[in-house]
Amino acid sequence: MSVTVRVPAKVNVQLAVGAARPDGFHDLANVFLAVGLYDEVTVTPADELRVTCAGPDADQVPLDRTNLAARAAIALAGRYGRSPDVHVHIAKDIPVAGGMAGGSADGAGALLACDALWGTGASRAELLEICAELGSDVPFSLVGGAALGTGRGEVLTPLEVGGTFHWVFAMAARGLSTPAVFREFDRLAEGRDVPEPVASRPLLDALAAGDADALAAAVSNDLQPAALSLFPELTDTLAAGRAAGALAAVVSGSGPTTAFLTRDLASAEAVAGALRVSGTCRAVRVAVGPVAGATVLEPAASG
Ligand SMILES: C[C@@](CO)(OP(=O)(O)O)[C@H](O)COP(=O)(O)OP(=O)(O)OC[C@H]1O[C@@H](n2ccc(N)nc2=O)[C@H](O)[C@@H]1O
Ligand SMILES: Nc1ncnc2c1ncn2[C@@H]1O[C@H](COP(=O)(O)OP(=O)(O)O)[C@@H](O)[C@H]1O
Repeated sequence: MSVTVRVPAKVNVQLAVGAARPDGFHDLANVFLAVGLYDEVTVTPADELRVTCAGPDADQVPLDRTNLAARAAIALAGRYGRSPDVHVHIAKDIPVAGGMAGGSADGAGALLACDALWGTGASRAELLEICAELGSDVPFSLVGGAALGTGRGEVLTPLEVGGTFHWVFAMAARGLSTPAVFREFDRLAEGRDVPEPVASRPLLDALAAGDADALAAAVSNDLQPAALSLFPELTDTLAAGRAAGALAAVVSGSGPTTAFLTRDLASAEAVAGALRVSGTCRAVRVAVGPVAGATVLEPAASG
């Protein structure tokens, strides 16, 4: 018997970053939107814990116990005093080290899949607690939709969204390390006061209204200068998307994936086409948001 869970990527429509805390993390006002690029995580009982991964970026995914999916299985098993012996297979479509929470998606997916496979009966609150231990972005991968993340991003308040937003994502030629981008943020902030991060009222109103123009005017990412400082070529990708008619162009989270908000599907396809021939990125995808969080898929009918 196997259980498969589908988990979406995310884009940060606002990422306000405070000063470094004593524990090295940063307080955030992190407005997450789940978007329709998915990893699928399948767990099957096995003699020992083992991880496999397939997909275009599979060679960059660690297959040992540092993989967030393996860590999720170990954490849940530990809580329920059982062995974590499962084969975790990740069908990976979310770019690796791209600022779209792919590893977090796999952590949340494996947690939900193991929970269903083992019938632990863990409450939603318990699962969210384990997610927060795994990483700041992992709770959002479980819940999906749209949410404001405070604290280091793990304290979630669900947000109402009044429509569907059309996005284009440009994948970069290489990844960026999240800790390195936060370190660069700290370096760039040296000698100046970093304000407390707060969610933008106009941005929350734009989400609630489903108003793409208003959302485009309010989108912001405090990590963008740091990501561009480490990866200056992204400036060309952002410019190419803007020139092709995107309403907004922004680095997704810590990057280096760049995200382009468009008014509708036709305009998303046009921006995607222009980016594909721009020579400024490795791959281009179109996706909508918000979409549901981690979801157990019904087993396919077998013959
Ligand atoms: C920046 C964001 C925006 O959503 O995502 P990505 O762009 O990486 O996907 C997140 O804050 C990433 O969350 P996640 O990838 O889960 O990070 P974690 O594993 O918790 O932390 C990795 C490292 O990032 C830094 N970190 C992370 C979160 C935070 N609020 N402050 C930090 O300073 C710390 O250096 C930490 O050691
Ligand atoms: N299941 C996983 N998928 C991808 N990366 C993982 C996974 N587990 C651990 N990692 C590690 O986490 C790093 C960040 O990956 P990822 O979550 O894809 O990016 P980001 O934090 O930018 O959204 C990777 O470089 C890899 O070393």
